[in-house]
Amino acid sequence: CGVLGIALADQNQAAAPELFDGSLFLQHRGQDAAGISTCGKGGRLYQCKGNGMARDVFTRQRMAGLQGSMGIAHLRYPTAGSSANSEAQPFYVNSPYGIVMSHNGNLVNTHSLRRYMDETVHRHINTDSDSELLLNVFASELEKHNKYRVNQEDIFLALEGVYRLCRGGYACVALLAGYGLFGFRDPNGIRPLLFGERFNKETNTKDYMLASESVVLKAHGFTTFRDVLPGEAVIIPKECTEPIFKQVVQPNSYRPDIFEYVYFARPDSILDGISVYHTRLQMGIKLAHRVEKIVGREQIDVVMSVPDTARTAALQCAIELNKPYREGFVKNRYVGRTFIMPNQKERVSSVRKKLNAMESEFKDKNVLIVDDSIVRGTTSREIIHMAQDAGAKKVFFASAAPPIRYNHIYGIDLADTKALVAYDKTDEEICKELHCDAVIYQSLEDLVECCSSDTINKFEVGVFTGNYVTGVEEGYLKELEELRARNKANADHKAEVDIGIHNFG
Ligand SMILES: O=S(=O)(O)CCN1CCN(CCS(=O)(=O)O)CC1
Repeated sequence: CGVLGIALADQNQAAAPELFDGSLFLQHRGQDAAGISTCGKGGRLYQCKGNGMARDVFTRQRMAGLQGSMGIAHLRYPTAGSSANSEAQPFYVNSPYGIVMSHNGNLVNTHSLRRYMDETVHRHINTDSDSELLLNVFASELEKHNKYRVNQEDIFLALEGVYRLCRGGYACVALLAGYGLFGFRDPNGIRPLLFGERFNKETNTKDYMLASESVVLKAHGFTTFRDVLPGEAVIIPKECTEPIFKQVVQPNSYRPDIFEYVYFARPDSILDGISVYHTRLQMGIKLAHRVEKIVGREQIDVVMSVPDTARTAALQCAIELNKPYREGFVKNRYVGRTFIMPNQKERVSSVRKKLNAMESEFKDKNVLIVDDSIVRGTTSREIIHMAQDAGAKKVFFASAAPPIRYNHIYGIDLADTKALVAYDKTDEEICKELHCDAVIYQSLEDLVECCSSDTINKFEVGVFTGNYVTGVEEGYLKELEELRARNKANADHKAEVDIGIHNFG
């Protein structure tokens, strides 16, 4: 998911247009649903959210209704495959004070949190969304102070409660009606969150932005920006006076989810000081060394990428191997990402709708195909078949990421362990499963080295190792699989009308 928050110094200026533009820069982080909430005069909140792409949900007339100089946006990527309208974000609670929140990440102790909400706090959580849970934990912590009006100390204290109660990855932006915008990041820095300011010369004032990726800040002229640190929070009063940062809890570690660099984030983003693009160049170089060791350079005639995210690594891999790089696969840019297709059968057929192999580049050639990662293996196998149908003599398939053998549990919905092609299999068995002549994986130490900087050299790598930086609550993984199965069943025979408590725009 992608989160975004904006506070404009000129309170007569609407934040909605910039929230809309900014959400387009984060569309790649989730195409399942989109939402914007703004806060206008008298603390009135406005909201527009629903399933679909930002450009389809945020129609002109709906945008006109989103009043106010501060607001938040959210792009949703289903964590456990649910596409219910009612799980679109931001979420809203009226008590205390009126709060809306956008959350990127996932909580791994949802079972005990739900019980706590029900039995101790008596707050009704109406969806399967852990984001609704997170918001209500914050709200219940805030109302403990029972103040007529909140101040920043109350908000930071409430966040201490959130950090104490919630385990998992989370980067959040939220609005407190009539008060201001705030953001906070989990104590391990698993999901990204950046803060930026834009100076207005003529009025000598500053606007502020919180966003999941640096590309949004830069595109909107928020030049001075920095990462929100693990365990850190920032409050921006609605008048856009000086923002208040606080290290609410000591960081537990600084371990960004390495999957942001593998394919999730945009290449032109810089997250936690690390250029996504440069990590992918490094991945290509190190992958070339692995290919040389496992296949041998002389066996390869040409190197190709699976469009799009793997292109950077594939080109660098070709250069390192001193072999020609060819765009043998041509992508139809008008077919959405096959990878987030709701079910298996659609994913396979749509690969052939989305990609076409040019015979001239494959015929009688030994082809090395590079992709960013291998997850289920379904699209990879289709791609290998397309290369073989196009006349390739041999097909070697290289993954810029190591074998994925475990659930992703912090907000990128990869697949259940048993659906992962590498689960419980050796490289040779995977190669047989993919019907190619060799499969070459990046090593984990190489991947970590590609992403390391002088301040960060450890990452959340649970999908490769099964060890998650926050650990998981007993039964969580089972609950996640049941939730996915339930959502898949719903998706397959979608209920006539997906009715929940949400407004149809
Ligand atoms: O470009 S995107 O960022 O949308 C998806 C990039 N990347 C493509 C390759 N798949 C694995 C296919 S498979 O191994 O599961 O078949 C993971 C996601």
